[in-house]
Amino acid sequence: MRAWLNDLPIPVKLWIFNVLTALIAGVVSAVLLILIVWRVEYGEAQRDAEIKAAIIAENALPALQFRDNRTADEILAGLARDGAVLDARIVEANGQVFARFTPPDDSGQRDVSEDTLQVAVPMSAGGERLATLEVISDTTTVSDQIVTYIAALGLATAVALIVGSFIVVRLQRAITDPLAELTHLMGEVSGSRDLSRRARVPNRDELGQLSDSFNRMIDQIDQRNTALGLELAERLRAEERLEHLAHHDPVTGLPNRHFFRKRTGDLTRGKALAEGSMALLFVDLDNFKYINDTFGHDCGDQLLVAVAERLLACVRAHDMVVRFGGDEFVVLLDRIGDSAQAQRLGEKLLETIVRPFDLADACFYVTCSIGVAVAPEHAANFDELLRKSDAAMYVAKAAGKNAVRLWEPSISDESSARFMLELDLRKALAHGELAMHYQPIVALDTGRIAGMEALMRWHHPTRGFVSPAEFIPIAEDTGLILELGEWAMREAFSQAAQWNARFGPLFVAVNVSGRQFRDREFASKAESIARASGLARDMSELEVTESIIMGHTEEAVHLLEDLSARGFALALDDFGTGYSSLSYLKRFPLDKLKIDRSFVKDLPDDLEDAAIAEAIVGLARTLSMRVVAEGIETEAQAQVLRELGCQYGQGYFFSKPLAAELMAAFIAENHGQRMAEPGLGTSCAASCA
Ligand SMILES: Nc1nc2c(ncn2[C@@H]2O[C@@H]3COP(=O)(O)O[C@H]4[C@@H](O)[C@H](n5cnc6c(=O)[nH]c(N)nc65)O[C@@H]4COP(=O)(O)O[C@H]3[C@H]2O)c(=O)[nH]1
Repeated sequence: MRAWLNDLPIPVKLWIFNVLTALIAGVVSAVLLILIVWRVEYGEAQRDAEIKAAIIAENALPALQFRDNRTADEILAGLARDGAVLDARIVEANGQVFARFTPPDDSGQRDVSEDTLQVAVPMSAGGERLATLEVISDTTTVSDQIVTYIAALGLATAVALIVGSFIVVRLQRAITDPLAELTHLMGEVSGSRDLSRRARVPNRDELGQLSDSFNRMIDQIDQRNTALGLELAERLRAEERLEHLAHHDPVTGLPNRHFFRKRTGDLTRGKALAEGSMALLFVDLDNFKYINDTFGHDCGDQLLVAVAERLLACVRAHDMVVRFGGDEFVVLLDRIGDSAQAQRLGEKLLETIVRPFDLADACFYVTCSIGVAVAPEHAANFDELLRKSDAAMYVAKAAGKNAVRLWEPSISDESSARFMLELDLRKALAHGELAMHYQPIVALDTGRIAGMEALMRWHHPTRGFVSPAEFIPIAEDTGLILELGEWAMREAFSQAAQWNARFGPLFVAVNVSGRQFRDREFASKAESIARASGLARDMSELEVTESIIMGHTEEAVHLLEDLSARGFALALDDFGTGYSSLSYLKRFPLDKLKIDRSFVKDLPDDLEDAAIAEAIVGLARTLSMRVVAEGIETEAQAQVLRELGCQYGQGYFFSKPLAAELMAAFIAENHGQRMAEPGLGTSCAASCA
């Protein structure tokens, strides 16, 4: 019932409630009214009958006393005037009827319980009850009257209900119409999502409040939606920015390595590589690092932007130019004819890059090395294509830079090995695969250890020992040498500081690569590392090669002076091998010259080498420099160099480079002891790299 009611529309529900209420009220009032009328009518009929019976009884009493039946009957017959009396009799105490009246048309057979009223009045004289007057009256008129009442009330109730329903239906529209409007509006708003719609209910009652609340709610949703829309748009913009940043290089605006990976992934899925020919050109600027370090990053950035513009100008719209790393660009050419065409484009790129760049009021010349690989001719997938173009680029660079090289099978092994080595080297420091070893430098006149050269060692997890001659050039090409060089200084200076504290003064010489030398911050970095190590500055030495300083004379003089002013001793390594102009030498604030081992190797027999060694020692003496002879492997070499006046010797004759613990043992054993015989050095050499 309840569920049925719940499902009905509100107007119908209200109508039912109202009608029911009115009906119940009508019925209850009618019943009450009828009951009251019934009681009143019957009460009156009863009283009437009793009064009449009492009068008759009083009048008939003398007739009873005188036993005058006729008079008693006459008196009773007077009741005939009252049409309602059905029977009247005087019944004596012994039960005998003394007198009786029955209307002439009544059979007297009527059941007294059916619409009749019975009254009994005692007839007494002198305190003695002589008889009882019994009167039975017809109450049909009372019943009829009540039926009439009921009918009238029923009619009145029905009319009231009809009229009431009509009025109620009209009145309840004041409630149901606004409700229906609100419901309809809500349906429309939620259906069409048109938040401009508003409810217009003028009522000031709860419906008016409901309508206001609804409008406020829509306002809030509208505002929230607007705010959400703005936020969403902002978030989308931020996401787009992030997406752009994640996939583009902020300096040149070109797609970056991630974008390249994503794009090539898409192309692979789209089978672009399998279905058409593509070429990948790996472009690496040759001398960009120098420009960046010397003229600053702003200038470097401008150059990269200009290079990017030139590269873009050379390719078609559907080709892709990517900034792959610091000075590396990758050009992906779609639907390229053949490898010759790809190579021609490589040459075009090279020509465009080598044209001078006018930047920051200066003219810059940049060259680049370009490796070209073509798919499907050279590679089955993009990784391979990238690897091979990179390998070709390495070969172009190794062959003297400023060249385009198309990949060919002969390139693969050597260059990809180098490429793998580069990847491994990037992780070597973090993985603890690098260590510093130390080779003693001995005072030739006393044979006492005076110091040591720090040499980097890489123990590769699978290849084993990798020579610095192999990995240092890679570190230089990739710029990794900056990190490795700082680490080397940190290690060597702090290790030497400990040995100085334990064994007394011992200098340590650390190699500085050309790449580090071009770093403008190098002097201050070196100083802070030396200071942090606690090593006395006159015990910290830096070794540079001829080629480094001769290439950039002015800057070199400036940097060497700066380093010297900061207290570093400076040694010129591999002296005699380069294109040294001896006249330049005096311009550099050098403390030591290291005679290259190529001049020591054939001593004492090669007179020419002996003459060169003597000249170097003499030159050094003139310039107040000390001389270290490298590569001494025999006592005879040590002897002749000692005689030539060379102060220090370094070489396998004394010791091979040693790991720190062995070096400590070497110093402990050697310190203060003359080293005429190759004893400890040889024994240590066996256990060292
Ligand atoms: N045949 C022979 N060789 C001897 C003898 N005595 C020493 N040597 C080797 O000669 C090289 C001397 O180092 P370098 O000229 O500075 O030449 C070094 C240096 O230019 C570079 N290098 C090594 N460690 C570092 C470093 O930490 N930083 C930089 N930038 N370069 C380093 O790698 C080069 C090669 O280093 P190593 O292989 O350690 O080779 C070392 C050393 O082991 C000898 O009696 N006979």
